[in-house]
Amino acid sequence: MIGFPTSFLWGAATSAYQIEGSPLADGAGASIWHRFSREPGRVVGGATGDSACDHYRRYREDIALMAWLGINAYRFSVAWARVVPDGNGTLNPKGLGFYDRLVDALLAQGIEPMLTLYHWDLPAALEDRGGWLNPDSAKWFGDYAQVLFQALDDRVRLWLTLNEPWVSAVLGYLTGTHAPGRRGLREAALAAHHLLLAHAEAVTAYRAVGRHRIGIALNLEPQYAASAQAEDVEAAARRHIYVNRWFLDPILLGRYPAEIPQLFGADWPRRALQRAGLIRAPIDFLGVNYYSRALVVDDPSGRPARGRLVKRRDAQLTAMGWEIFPQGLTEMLLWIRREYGELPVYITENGAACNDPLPERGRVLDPGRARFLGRHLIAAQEALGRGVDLRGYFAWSLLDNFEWAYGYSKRFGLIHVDFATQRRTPKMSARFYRNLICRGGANL
Ligand SMILES: N#[N+]C[C@@H]1[C@@H](O)[C@H](O)[C@@H](O)[C@@H]2O[C@H]12
Repeated sequence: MIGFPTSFLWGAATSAYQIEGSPLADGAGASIWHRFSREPGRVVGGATGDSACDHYRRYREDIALMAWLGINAYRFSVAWARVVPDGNGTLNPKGLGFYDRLVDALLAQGIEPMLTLYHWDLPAALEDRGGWLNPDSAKWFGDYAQVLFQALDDRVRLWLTLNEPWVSAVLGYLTGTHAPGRRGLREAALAAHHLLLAHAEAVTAYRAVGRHRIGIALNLEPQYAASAQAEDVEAAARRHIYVNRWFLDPILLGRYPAEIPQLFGADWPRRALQRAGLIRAPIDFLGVNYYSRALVVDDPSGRPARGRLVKRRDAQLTAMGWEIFPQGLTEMLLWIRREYGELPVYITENGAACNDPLPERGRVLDPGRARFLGRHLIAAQEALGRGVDLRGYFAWSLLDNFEWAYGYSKRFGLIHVDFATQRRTPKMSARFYRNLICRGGANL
């Protein structure tokens, strides 16, 4: 098996609303998650990101932990409303100052920053103007991106425009289980289209001022038919279009899959097709967020893809109920290369929620997470050996954190966080990852 290149990035990932806390500190504006998490019933236990991991104040302690872990890269997101409180207008120097200090502190430890411009926390003031349903949203995002390019491109060399826009559109506008909590197929399709236009706006803006590399992080999930029945095979094919190609094709090919308007029917924004060509602003790399595969059966009632997910009885599951399926990562990476050509790829998220025990004598034994990471890194290594231009791996997540609608009930961290005391405890999986990084990924 081929080894990992010496230039390989061994990282960990987080996002602003999930770890920072202090959402309104120093002039920051509210985000849609600050508002959504306060609505009764939206988040398990009524949890909010008000404290989270208190990273806004403890970032130096956390960077010291990153240095201990031995990672050479760290993926984080910027809270848009911290930097531009009303989303499109006056800059908040104190908000930008936090990220300026964060980047400097990372570089001082030899840790490469990978900056995500948007990880689901739209400024609430822009939601009041229609949010991602407003055709102006792409320009709002481009203006915001420009602010960060000007301020940080002298030190940030890896940029991501959006994190999982499919989740933003589907959970935020179709199922309503994420902020802003809207429920409509037409809204989801329109939000998705504007998110894609926003991505292109930022990439185009970057080409004018940026000196480094920019991409996007997509949630990609291989779809398998639960049986050889034609209807299940067709349902898996429909979901493959819905989950994977709906975003990959416009970003990389400049056109929506022909099947997408059929899936959405009358709810598809017709004008979108004419403007799809605008979305293909060439990117420098693709971020792949991989967690699991989907096992699909036909379900005529399921909108829009008419497929339902099932689990094999003998499947190994994480605490999220997701099947542990590392071979799906290899297959997805190889498929991307076959379908879209040579493109540098980073695994921008991979990790597992586990039912970790509480810390005991300074240790948290989470062998399941260590095994998950090891198996997926072997799968990544397999893809490398078969020609995928894989540049790095970011474990999700550095810290236990606010898991969106699950609140603090699901723990993905390499490092345990006691949210009452904010005490950090590296788990067994952190030590596993640290040792692996020390070996450059050898002897997996
Ligand atoms: N759920 N889950 C874990 C993880 C979530 O915490 C991230 O914010 C998302 O980018 C992606 O969904 C993956």
